[in-house]
Amino acid sequence: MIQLENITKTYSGKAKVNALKGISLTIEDGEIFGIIGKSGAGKSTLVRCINMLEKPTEGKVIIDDKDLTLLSEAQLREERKHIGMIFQHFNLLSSRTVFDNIAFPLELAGASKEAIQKKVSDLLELVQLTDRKYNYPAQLSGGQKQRVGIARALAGDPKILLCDEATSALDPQTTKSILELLQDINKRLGITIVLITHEMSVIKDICHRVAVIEGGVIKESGRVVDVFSNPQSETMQEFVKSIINTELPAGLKKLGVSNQPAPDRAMLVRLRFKGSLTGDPLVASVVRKFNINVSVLYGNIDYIQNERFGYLVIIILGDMQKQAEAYSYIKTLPVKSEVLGYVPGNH
Ligand SMILES: Nc1ncnc2c1ncn2[C@@H]1O[C@H](COP(=O)(O)OP(=O)(O)OP(=O)(O)O)[C@@H](O)[C@H]1O
Repeated sequence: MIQLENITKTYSGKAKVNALKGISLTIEDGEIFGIIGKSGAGKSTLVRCINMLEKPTEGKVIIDDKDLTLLSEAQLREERKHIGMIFQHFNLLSSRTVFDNIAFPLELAGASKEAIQKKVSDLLELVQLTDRKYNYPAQLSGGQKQRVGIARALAGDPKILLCDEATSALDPQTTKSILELLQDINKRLGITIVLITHEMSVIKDICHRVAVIEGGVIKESGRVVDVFSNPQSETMQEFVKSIINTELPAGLKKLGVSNQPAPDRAMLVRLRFKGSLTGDPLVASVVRKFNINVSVLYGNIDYIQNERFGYLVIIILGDMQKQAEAYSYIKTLPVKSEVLGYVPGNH
């Protein structure tokens, strides 16, 4: 388990920068934990505090009950062997082959030639680069370079893998294959993965939990499916919007959405649901129960690691009182709902 307790980091130079302002987080063993934030939010500083490449100004970094902030340099070097890291720009040694890049940490640790041969061969197979072992980094694609980075990070059998914008330099297709590899490593080897990114799609594709950071502060954290279906902070709402369109169509806005009910207006409601309940049975039950018309304006259903979540915007037509009753009924159901306003065209 990784516990960050009240971490602050101040860079002192000509201008003092308070990069982290009291971060507390717990990351469980075997999780894929995502930290998302915009440029300058403090993501890299935070992830580098986990392996103490960056020393927190205050606070504790506790990994499996050991507070890393209390260790000597020599003890830290020992602890870092259990923490692998991969980088946006791969950080490979250009004068070494793929095989020798992956062997490098093992050589430093004094492993025997036979042990290195066996370990590197296994890792090459895991990242599917066996046929590239004699190539140099310059002869590889971005995705292949990152695979080498991953194999090298795994050479010391780490418990934790830190990923610093690991897919930001890759195209969408290659990003997908690297994320699948990370997911596979997490499942097969049980390694805890902490991943920082500025892309919500990366969080959605593989993370179990997520925290959003802005201005050195965690604004919100939770299970990815919960955060996607019901983001609380403005920052998270913005990130969710970047991949799920929950905006009202422009045409509807033009019609004039009022916040006052009126006999000639219909109620516009947005529903957010997750899990087994979806829009169709809900709409059907409202129609049946109140004998009114409900039309589905638009919706979006998606999956996060096999859990379903979605948005639906519906228009409840008919008598004003029945609209209000129908909405009161919807409020009793296990969905998040909000009245977006009242639109003309009630009939
Ligand atoms: N070595 C340093 N010295 C001084 N200030 C720094 C240093 N490293 C980072 N900072 C500052 O700390 C703040 C957080 O930076 P950090 O790199 O952690 O953010 P980030 O979210 O990773 O951003 P990006 O996505 O652009 O890399 C920024 O204001 C940055 O300028």
